[in-house]
Amino acid sequence: MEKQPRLLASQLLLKNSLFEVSLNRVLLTWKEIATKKKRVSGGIHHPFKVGTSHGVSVSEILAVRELDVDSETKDDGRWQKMPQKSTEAYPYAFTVSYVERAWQHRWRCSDVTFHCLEGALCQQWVQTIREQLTALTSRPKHLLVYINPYGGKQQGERIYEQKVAPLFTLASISTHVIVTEHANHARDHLRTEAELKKYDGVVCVGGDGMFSEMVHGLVSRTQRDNGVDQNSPEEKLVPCTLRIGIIPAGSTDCICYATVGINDPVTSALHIIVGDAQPMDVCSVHHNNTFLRYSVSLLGYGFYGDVLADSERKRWMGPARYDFSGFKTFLTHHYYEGTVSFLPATDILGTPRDKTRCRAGSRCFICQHNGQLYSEDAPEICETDTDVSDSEYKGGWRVIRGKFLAINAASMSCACPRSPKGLSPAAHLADGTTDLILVRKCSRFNFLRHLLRHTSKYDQFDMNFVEVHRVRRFRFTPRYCQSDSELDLRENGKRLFSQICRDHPACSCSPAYSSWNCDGEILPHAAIEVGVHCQLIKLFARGIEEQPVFEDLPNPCVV
Ligand SMILES: CCCCCCCCCCCCC/C=C/[C@@H](O)[C@H](CO)NC(=O)CCCCCCCCCCCCCCC
Ligand SMILES: Nc1ncnc2c1ncn2[C@@H]1O[C@H](COP(=O)(O)OP(=O)(O)OP(=O)(O)O)[C@@H](O)[C@H]1O
Ligand SMILES: [Ca+2]
Repeated sequence: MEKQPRLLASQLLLKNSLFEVSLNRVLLTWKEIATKKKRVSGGIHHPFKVGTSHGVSVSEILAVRELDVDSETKDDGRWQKMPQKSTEAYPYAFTVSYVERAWQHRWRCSDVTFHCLEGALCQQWVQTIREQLTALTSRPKHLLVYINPYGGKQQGERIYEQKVAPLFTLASISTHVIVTEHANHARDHLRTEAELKKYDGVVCVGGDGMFSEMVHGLVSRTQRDNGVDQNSPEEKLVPCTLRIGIIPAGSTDCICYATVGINDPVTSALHIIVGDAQPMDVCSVHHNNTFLRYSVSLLGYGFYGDVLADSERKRWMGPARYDFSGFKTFLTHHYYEGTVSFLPATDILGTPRDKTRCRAGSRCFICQHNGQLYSEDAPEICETDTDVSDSEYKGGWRVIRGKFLAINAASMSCACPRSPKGLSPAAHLADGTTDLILVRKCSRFNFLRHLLRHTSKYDQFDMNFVEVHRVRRFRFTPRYCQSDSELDLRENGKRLFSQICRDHPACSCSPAYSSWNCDGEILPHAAIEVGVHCQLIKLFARGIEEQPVFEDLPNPCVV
């Protein structure tokens, strides 16, 4: 690495030991200097350096402040005796707060306090570090924050007040906080009212559903401002400039898991403060040339659609509702007939079954390579021939007919506490593709084996009833057409199982349609068309850091 010129270097006191402290544009380092003398050749005594050198990257310094040492040594106007004689001789001090890496991708705020001999030197250190921080232009200064008080275990407001707000204050970030009053409050406020020019980013405190509101609000607003018609599936969407931060307080928090590595509010707050940026793909979902929704994590028909539909009626159970409904849906073992057509991603690096993982975001080689390939063009549209056999290619599209227990499109790994490696462990955040997973009708026992593999090191795709394709676009058409009246009823949240089963000649127990689980929201339409928009949004995140970064280099790192 190119050697950086030193901005400051001084001998300062830290916990009653003398340290050589040095600052350049990239690093703040400190190394202990021994006080005892060492005899060297020629009989001259020199102080010698002991201990390891510590370093913290300037980009991970959160704040610096002068310490009022007097107030530490005075009590009711009377001088107290300093605990250590050496600190007495260094009466001025400043504290640097910085990011420290903890276990399992967690970040924590750590403090180090240096004592100086003179006030002027102390001020020079504080001022120089402040100038360095001001020069970091990617850091947000003003944020718009939405809190869902009812997400997850209903702890959103407490989490924000106790864990996040103090960190934003420390980092001199000003905030405008809105506690949502109803579902879609944040989405509609972002889409129509919010004065976005005033902010460097938007933050949601909640789960994947709240994040989805942010995405819908921001993407729709950006398209409207740029005259783009969201109803046209062929339209190239305009990327959003504002970054989105997520303080996890939901039930699944899979976006946090995939973009930061853990669902921990302090970690996410620190990623926001240091101004990380992680690009992310967004899928648009259409039905008959009408825009339905955007998706960033899972689009699931069959199993995950049914789990969600059932779990929505059990919100009162909190996060446990998914396990309850998952068990129930597993026992019902419904399958659905239809045709899946998809446009495979060609010329890309990586496959859904390789061992590479999307790591440290914008530096992920696969996201960089494939992102460049796909961010230039709108997703191609090709017409498919509907009269095809079970599986064939038509105009670059592949068409597969069958009976499916689940059709899942994972635009990212979808790792979460239930499945630490996720639905598609090798999926990438920003490569312009989604992994289409088709689970055909099989026995309950085999489906259970497939599900269990999401929780172990074994490959969930290595089963003859499962296939996975990395795709740019896909469509699903159920075998039996949904009537408009049936759709209306579904849209209004009513269930129509008896009628669906009567209309379904193939089987007496499996209904004709499932619903799509679109990032945790139910879509009533079974027939949909999906296209991936490469790197449409940016998050305050950096992707999952490789674990060795923490294991080899505890922070402050030994340099
Ligand atoms: C036997 C254990 C097998 C465990 C298998 C676990 C696989 C879990 C994979 C989870 C993938 C989550 C994808 C994320 C989707 C989010 O956009 C969305 C919004 O937050 N969350 C959900 O829809 C929430 C979806 C939550 C789905 C939970 C499914 C739980 C299945 C339990 C099956 C039990 C069978 C037991 C048989 C004895
Ligand atoms: N004030 C509110 N009252 C009721 N619902 C709200 C409110 N604010 C937001 N919502 C809705 O609550 C739903 C769930 O929120 P959220 O995503 O925060 O938690 P979750 O569903 O528990 O977590 P996850 O999405 O991770 O499973 C979202 O769809 C959101 O639109
Ligand atoms: Ca992707």
